[in-house]
Amino acid sequence: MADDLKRGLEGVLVAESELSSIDGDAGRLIYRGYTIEDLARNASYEEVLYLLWHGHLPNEDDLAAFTDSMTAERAIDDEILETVRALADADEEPMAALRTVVSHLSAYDPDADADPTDREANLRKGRRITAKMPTILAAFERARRGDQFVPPREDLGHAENFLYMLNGEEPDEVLAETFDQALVLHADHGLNASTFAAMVTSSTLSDLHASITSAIGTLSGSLHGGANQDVMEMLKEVDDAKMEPVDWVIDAIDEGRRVPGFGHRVYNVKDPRAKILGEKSEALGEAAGDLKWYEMSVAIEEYLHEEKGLAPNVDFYSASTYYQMGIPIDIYTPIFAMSRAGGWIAHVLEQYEDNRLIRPRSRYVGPEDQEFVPLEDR
Ligand SMILES: CC(=O)SCCNC(=O)CCNC(=O)[C@H](O)C(C)(C)COP(=O)(O)OP(=O)(O)OC[C@H]1O[C@@H](n2cnc3c(N)ncnc32)[C@H](O)[C@@H]1OP(=O)(O)O
Ligand SMILES: O=C([O-])CC(=O)C(=O)O
Repeated sequence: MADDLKRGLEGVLVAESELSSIDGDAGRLIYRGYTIEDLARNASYEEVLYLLWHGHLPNEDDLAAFTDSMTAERAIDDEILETVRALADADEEPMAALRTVVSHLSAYDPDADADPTDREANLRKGRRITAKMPTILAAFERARRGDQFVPPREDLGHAENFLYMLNGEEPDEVLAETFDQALVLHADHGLNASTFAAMVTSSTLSDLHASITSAIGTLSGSLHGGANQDVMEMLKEVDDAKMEPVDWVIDAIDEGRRVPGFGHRVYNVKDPRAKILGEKSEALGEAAGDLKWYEMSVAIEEYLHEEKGLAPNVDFYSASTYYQMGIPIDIYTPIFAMSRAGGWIAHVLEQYEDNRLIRPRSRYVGPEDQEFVPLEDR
């Protein structure tokens, strides 16, 4: 057995997957063979979910049946709503609240007693989890603001319905389309840390709720999904202090801090999702007649590219896009989770199809041959 230490598992191949592929040098991302650009432009989030879970794009009848089965699952039980309200009252962090409530969903899932690897039961559970996450998040946001819960509507698409539940009014077409594209762009990304966490959990034959709960916890950190919130907080800090964005970045690097939204384990060039989200951020700025957030972002991107060879990842331009859509900053990462649930579920389904316990090893570097001393003599 090779004894090379691969810190952070960098470059280690641990699975085969038919779901998504990243070319880190070309800046190319595909889901089941379709480029992310094609999917973002032409497919809804629901079509992408179907693609990931069923292996092919749906025809009109498939999509209508799939969409109906998802919309029917949007409502949440009263007990779940009570938990959401209790967490909002306790001022819980939104990602922690989402993690807790998704875990709680298993108590009310009609398939909770199914074999954890039962594919049909997991597809039903997956639809329920994915359909309910937007309802949970919108309910949490409104509860902590002291606003009435807005129940889901069945006549709106997944993206549009979330914005409706969040704001209590239907979004215009541009906002609904921008948000739908953002969900498509975040749906899957190879063996990122949160997906790997879901796979590790499912590899022990734990169930889907346990796997998704692990994944939400893993996504929340600032080196992963949590970076989109950090990006907007950085931009706000720069703006509030009336600083040059580049000066903030120079200070951060001098102090040995990371600039949120830059760098990536797999991409050596600009993340293709950041290109599309950058265009969205610019378009929203133009429509509002204020390109401030977009221009600040571009100034940081240009500086880091020229001086450090660092390129933006998906979290960089999603931040100013969501901000200009009026979305509260600390729910950007839960929104990422709402979308990535589709990818997590697809990877867990793949894991169960051909399961082997995931169990790497560490090299022991602690002491040897210690003589045991009884408690009273230490
Ligand atoms: C959805 C997502 O998860 S996308 C990633 C979101 N996370 C962020 O945006 C947080 C900021 N970025 C980072 O911390 C990193 O780039 C990560 C965690 C994404 C990738 O980390 P790794 O693959 O382990 O790269 P690593 O930490 O080895 O960095 C390589 C070099 O680039 C530098 N670097 C990487 N990212 C950054 C950054 N954002 N700011 C400043 N320097 C950076 C490191 O200092 C390091 O330089 P060194 O070799 O001189 O020490
Ligand atoms: O792939 C990764 O390591 C992080 C990432 O961009 C994602 O999860 O979307």
